Amino acid sequence: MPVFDDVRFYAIPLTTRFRGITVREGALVHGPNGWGEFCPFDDYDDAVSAPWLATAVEQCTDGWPAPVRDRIPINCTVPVVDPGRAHEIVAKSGCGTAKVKVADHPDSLAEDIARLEAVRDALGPAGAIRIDANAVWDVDTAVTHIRQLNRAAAGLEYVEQPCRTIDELAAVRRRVDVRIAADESIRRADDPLKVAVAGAADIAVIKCTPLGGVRRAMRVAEAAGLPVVVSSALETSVGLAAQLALAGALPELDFACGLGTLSLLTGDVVRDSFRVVDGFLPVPTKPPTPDPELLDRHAMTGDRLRWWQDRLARVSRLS
Ligand SMILES: O=C(O)CCC(=O)c1ccccc1C(=O)O
Ligand SMILES: [Mg+2]
Repeated sequence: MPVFDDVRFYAIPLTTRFRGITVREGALVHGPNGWGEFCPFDDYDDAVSAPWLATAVEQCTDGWPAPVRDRIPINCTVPVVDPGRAHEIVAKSGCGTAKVKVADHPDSLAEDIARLEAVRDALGPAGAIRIDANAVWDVDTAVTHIRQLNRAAAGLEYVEQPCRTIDELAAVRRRVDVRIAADESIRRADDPLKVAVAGAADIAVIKCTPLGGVRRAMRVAEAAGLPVVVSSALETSVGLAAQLALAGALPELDFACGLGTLSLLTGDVVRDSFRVVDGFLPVPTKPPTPDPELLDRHAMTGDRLRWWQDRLARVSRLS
């Protein structure tokens, strides 16, 4: 059971609703190697949250394996917003790759097309556009929507998790010319080390935060046997540091990573945030240190604080 010498809880509003949430909440925990972050989403039970705590423990006790590169190409993230806002996000980002959320509701196709046209306009012909459907389509819907969205975007780099199951991903992959990436299929698998995604996807989306740390995520990436995209779980800079350490330590990294998500938060807990510059983020070698004034500004209070204190205590007892 991990014992931390300091624990702080934060609540930071998002700039745009994302994944159904409007405020990001979590805990920052301190140990001999510095600070780590524990921020499972509200709907995750204690067992699912245990690897999130393992990620924080790795960071604040052992630290991470040594990097093999010092900067990571980053995709800007375009939430479900109107075309004008999508254009602005991409144009301001400085990124050559955009990841666009689609399929937010059953009648979203026309809006998704308009969003992708705006993103292509902002990015120019050389940029890469990937979309994420978060597992909502059935196979036939995925095939027809992907074909139309591929046209609207003037070419898609890949589609992330169009359907829920591995078999559905494989069926879609046989019927479209666009590459398929697996996200939830890996992250939510009973055993992420054993899930056979290789026939069902071309790319593995790997997040160390839900997988139990940088070392474990590297083993999952190796077991997947596919090119990897490291992607955020909407952490503050403290938790993003681990994801950047993962992207820095992977033996191969051929795609931009989805770690530009601090732009979705209205604040951060550190002064020197991981804000994307010219499409890249640096690989940290040690955890960042939260700023006392920012910790106070974003401090969680009231019932939510008690809920998170209980949750951290329960999940700690599991570990
Ligand atoms: O990859 C990105 O650019 C942003 C990260 C992202 O989309 C995400 C963030 C939190 C939880 C789930 C997801 C997801 O990829 O589905
Ligand atoms: Mg995803």
